Amino acid sequence: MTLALGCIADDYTGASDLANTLTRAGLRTVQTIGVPADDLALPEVDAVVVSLKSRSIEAGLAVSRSRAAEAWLRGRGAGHVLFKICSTFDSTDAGNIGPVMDALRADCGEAAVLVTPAFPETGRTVYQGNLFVGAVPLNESPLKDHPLNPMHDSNLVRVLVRQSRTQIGLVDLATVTRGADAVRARLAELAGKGIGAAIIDAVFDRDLETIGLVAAEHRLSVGASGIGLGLARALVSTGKVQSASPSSETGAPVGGLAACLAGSCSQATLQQIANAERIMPVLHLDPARIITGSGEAQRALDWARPRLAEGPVLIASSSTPDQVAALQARHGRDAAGHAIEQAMADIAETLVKSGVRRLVVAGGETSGAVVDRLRIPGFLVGVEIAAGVPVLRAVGAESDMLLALKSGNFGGAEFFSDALRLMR
Ligand SMILES: Nc1ncnc2c1ncn2[C@@H]1O[C@H](COP(=O)(O)OP(=O)(O)OP(=O)(O)O)[C@@H](O)[C@H]1O
Ligand SMILES: O=C(O)[C@@H](O)C(=O)CO
Repeated sequence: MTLALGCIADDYTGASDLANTLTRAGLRTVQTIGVPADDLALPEVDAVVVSLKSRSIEAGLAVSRSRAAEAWLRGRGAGHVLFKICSTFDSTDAGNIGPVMDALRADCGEAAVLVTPAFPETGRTVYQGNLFVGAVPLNESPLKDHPLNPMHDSNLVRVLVRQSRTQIGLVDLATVTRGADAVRARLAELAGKGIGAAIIDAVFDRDLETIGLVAAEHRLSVGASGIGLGLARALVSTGKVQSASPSSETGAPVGGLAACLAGSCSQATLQQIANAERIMPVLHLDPARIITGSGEAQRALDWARPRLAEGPVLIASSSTPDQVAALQARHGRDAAGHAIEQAMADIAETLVKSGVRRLVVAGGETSGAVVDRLRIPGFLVGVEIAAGVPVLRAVGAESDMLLALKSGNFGGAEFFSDALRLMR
């Protein structure tokens, strides 16, 4: 297998978002969980997205795991590696976008790396280096209240300067609009000044196509699914990849019981949970009881198991920003997050042992904890439920399963029923 594109995603939902985008753009794509073991049978593909759970871990660990993934991808012929980050640039001043970018850049000897989280299909646009989420700057969006990495600065040049050892430049929209040669010239100018990375503006998909053409000539880029779209279209338009029509199926139906788990506290997920209450039983976990170890996961299982035969259920830890802040003040941000993720993983594991074969999970960290516990090594990409969220079919796992891993902010108000309708 010679890869046209290698990707390293810093969380599992982000990885399936990117795998979905690449698939829709004509690349045969598989998503792996971590660096694949040698005996994992992978189909012949154009792109592999290695999913890491490296967004919120210590920076040194994120660097070493990303470098291991890069080595594996380059070893399979990937000339270009995309480091997939969140379209809302989720990170803290301690990392991990800057440190991972610096390490991968050093490994491949890239002079200046293009960086953009723009993903217009989901309302993420970048102008003059400022990230907008819908109509508002990042720091006024719900991301200001994110439980793990609240985002308080929409100027990504400033944000990345605080994380990276290299200087950060800007390639503005006026340059992008002038086309690929103008971007090449600006990038060369920045590289000539010793500037090692540049935030590049993008508002429309056509901007990402221009960016993709230039990025594909380099060894490394950093961004969300938008730049993935640009790279994929560039690989197809330059004939490096033969466009494959995206498969609209994930194979034979798996049947079995269905359940949903929500650990995301995003505004979108809170709305989706509220809407799900109308169509399925919903259990709201008590997050404080999870942290103090008072049998909350067992309570959830006792509640869920008798109901599953009747139809899907939803178990949610999600709370409002005020409640999240109060819990974190009492127990610490990382301890609270970790305990809740592990409780979700415990619940998922027992649900699968009880016959659940169709599982919807909301939240990147939550999905990471669940998929790790289920020991699923990889996924094939099926139909799209919502922008950035495909149906996934587990490969190499103990049970034949369908999953949907929803990024916290993605999906329409009826996401849970939309997902279950497509997961047969
Ligand atoms: N009620 C709660 N109070 C505090 N923290 C919570 C609560 N419920 C969940 N969490 C934690 O908040 C974090 C949510 O992160 P997660 O990545 O799962 O969702 P997200 O950030 O909205 O999604 P994404 O990363 O895909 O955008 C997890 O660590 C989770 O355990
Ligand atoms: O880019 C995004 O917003 C998502 O794919 C994601 O990474 C959320 O965790």
